Amino acid sequence: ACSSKYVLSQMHPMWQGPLAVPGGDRQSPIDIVVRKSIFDSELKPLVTKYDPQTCQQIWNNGYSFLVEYDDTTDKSTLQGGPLQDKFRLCQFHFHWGETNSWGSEHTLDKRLFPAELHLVHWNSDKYSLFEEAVMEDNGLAVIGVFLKVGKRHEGLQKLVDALPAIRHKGSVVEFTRFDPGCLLPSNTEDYWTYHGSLTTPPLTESVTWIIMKQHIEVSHDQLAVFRSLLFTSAEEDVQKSMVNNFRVQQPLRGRAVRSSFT
Ligand SMILES: COCCCN1C=C(N)c2cc(S(N)(=O)=O)sc2S1(=O)=O
Ligand SMILES: [Zn+2]
Repeated sequence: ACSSKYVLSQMHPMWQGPLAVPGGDRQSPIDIVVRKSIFDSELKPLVTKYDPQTCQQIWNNGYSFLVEYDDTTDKSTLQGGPLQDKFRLCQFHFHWGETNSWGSEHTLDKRLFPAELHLVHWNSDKYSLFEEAVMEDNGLAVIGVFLKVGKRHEGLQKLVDALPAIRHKGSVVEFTRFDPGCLLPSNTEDYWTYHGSLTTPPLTESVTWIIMKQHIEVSHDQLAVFRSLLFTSAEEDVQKSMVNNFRVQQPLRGRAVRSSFT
């Protein structure tokens, strides 16, 4: 698993963290100005091969909940798309708002979505451990999928049912046999891609972002369970709802956003 080894920085729940990293010129998230994205015919469809048996646990790290995968072998991988190498899935998590009006980190022409899914992978062709890859240029590849409120997402329900057990920061429960592929949209050919960073400390500029054009739908009730999570641990006397766990948007600094479709 990629992040459980980390003592994740004690981020103030205000979440915004450092507005801009000194000297950071490829920070995330950004607004994707669709008409300014550049079609690149070299961009291939994503190729994901996820083994549900590699799913290990789900935990509340104090600013989102992470579903972690065994990334000691190449059993759950991402290749194709803008990538030259094979990348191993280590975890996925979400960002969401306190209402359905906002919550996503990336936006499309300033359009906000109620939530955004991030599937985090690291380059296992070049590095042998996540912690090496996370420090390298484009050592990570994160797939972003927008969520819209609509019909219930049947595949998500198993995850939603596990959330009450990890209400507080620091809680972990076993979580197995979950196929993250069920959270991808049916169309994995159409996406935007750009070079950016982690959106939470340490904000490392090591991410090739792949933002899917097609969103997925979840029900209002499913999203409401996300909002029942807490930023705070059981011992703290003031409990804070885990909502609005997204970073403010960062300057593009002249970066190109490429699209795999016209
Ligand atoms: C030195 O590295 C420290 C740990 C790195 N990670 C922690 C995050 N908060 C994090 C955020 C990510 S996001 N929101 O940019 O996808 S991916 C990711 S992560 O790769 O799992
Ligand atoms: Zn994220």
